[in-house]
Amino acid sequence: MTSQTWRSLLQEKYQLSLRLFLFLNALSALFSMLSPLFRVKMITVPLVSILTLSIGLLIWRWVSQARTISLNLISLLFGLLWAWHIYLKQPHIPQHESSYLIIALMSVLFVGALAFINNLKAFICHCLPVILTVLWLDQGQHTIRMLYAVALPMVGIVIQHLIQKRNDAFAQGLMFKLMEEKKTLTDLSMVDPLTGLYNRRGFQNRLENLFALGSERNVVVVLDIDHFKAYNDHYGHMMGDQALARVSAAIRDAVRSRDIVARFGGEEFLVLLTNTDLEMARKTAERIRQRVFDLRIPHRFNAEVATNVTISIGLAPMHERNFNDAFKLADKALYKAKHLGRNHILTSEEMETEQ
Ligand SMILES: Nc1nc2c(ncn2[C@@H]2O[C@H](COP(=O)(O)OP(=O)(O)OP(=O)(O)O)[C@@H](O)[C@H]2O)c(=O)[nH]1
Repeated sequence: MTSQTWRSLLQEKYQLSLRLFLFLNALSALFSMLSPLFRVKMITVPLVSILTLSIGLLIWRWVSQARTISLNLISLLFGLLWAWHIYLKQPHIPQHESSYLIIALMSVLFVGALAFINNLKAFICHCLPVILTVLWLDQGQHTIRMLYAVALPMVGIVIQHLIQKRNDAFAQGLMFKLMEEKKTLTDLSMVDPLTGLYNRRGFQNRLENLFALGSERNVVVVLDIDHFKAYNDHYGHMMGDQALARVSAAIRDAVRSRDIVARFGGEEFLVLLTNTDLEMARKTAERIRQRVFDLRIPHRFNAEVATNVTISIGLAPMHERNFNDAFKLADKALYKAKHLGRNHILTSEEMETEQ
């Protein structure tokens, strides 16, 4: 989930409120037209407008899902239309049917409270024109009753609004925390825990990013520790792990930060030297070989080469972003370098002239 989906979820919630609001207004307008509560039947312009607008907007929302409508604007418009209707109808209501204003007010408050339970602004936009109109038309006869009728849903909505804001902040905080955790897990899944270098997956990911940035002239370098099985067998797996970690750090230190260094297998490493040519890459490979040699990790069972840990290296340039072919060639060159006596570097070009 991203902050984008969070926003679209909020948007969806608002649009649901809008649909409920339009539906309830259409019902309320119909009810007002039939007027079963009062003997006076009045079909006023604002009443017809409320009915047609709410049905029209409901259909429009249904057809054109992508378009959004401002809730505050719509609620204010409907509030004004209801206020206008009450203003037109009230003079025609007989004196003894004095409950008209309070019932009209209650029905507007009811619709607002149902549709905008989580939206204080839209609730106020919808109810305020009617509250003011009703208070004005009543001329102080039932002010306390009316204020009580207004205060009750208002307090409820304010409390609900505050709770909802707290819940939203909590849910949003939780969502961002989960996103962070997800990123950490993704990062971890791309890194080899022993050496801290990229694993195959991490390498693939960095390679794709590199291609996306349009990087060309890359050289694939494959490196392998010489006689590492003998090292493990005689010094033990723990010491083997330590040697791997030290060799990895030496390789990482010998290249630029924009080069990609990965552990590709047990004691096999891969470096992608970026924006370089084979000649420069060979120099870098020589620097890596020397750095590993200079670690002077004792390895008595590498005696035919040296008395310390050494590595052999194969290199091949990458053509037209074809990593697999370059890797195969570099691996072949590495194999040859091993046969040349180990602690050796061989490029794909040198390999061809040797054949
Ligand atoms: N300690 C340790 N050893 C590992 C790890 N992964 C692979 N190895 C060992 O690395 C050794 C690789 O041996 P081989 O592939 O036979 O090659 P080698 O002995 O290095 O011989 P050459 O490559 O021909 O010089 C094996 O003994 C593996 O057990 C690891 O994570 N930790």
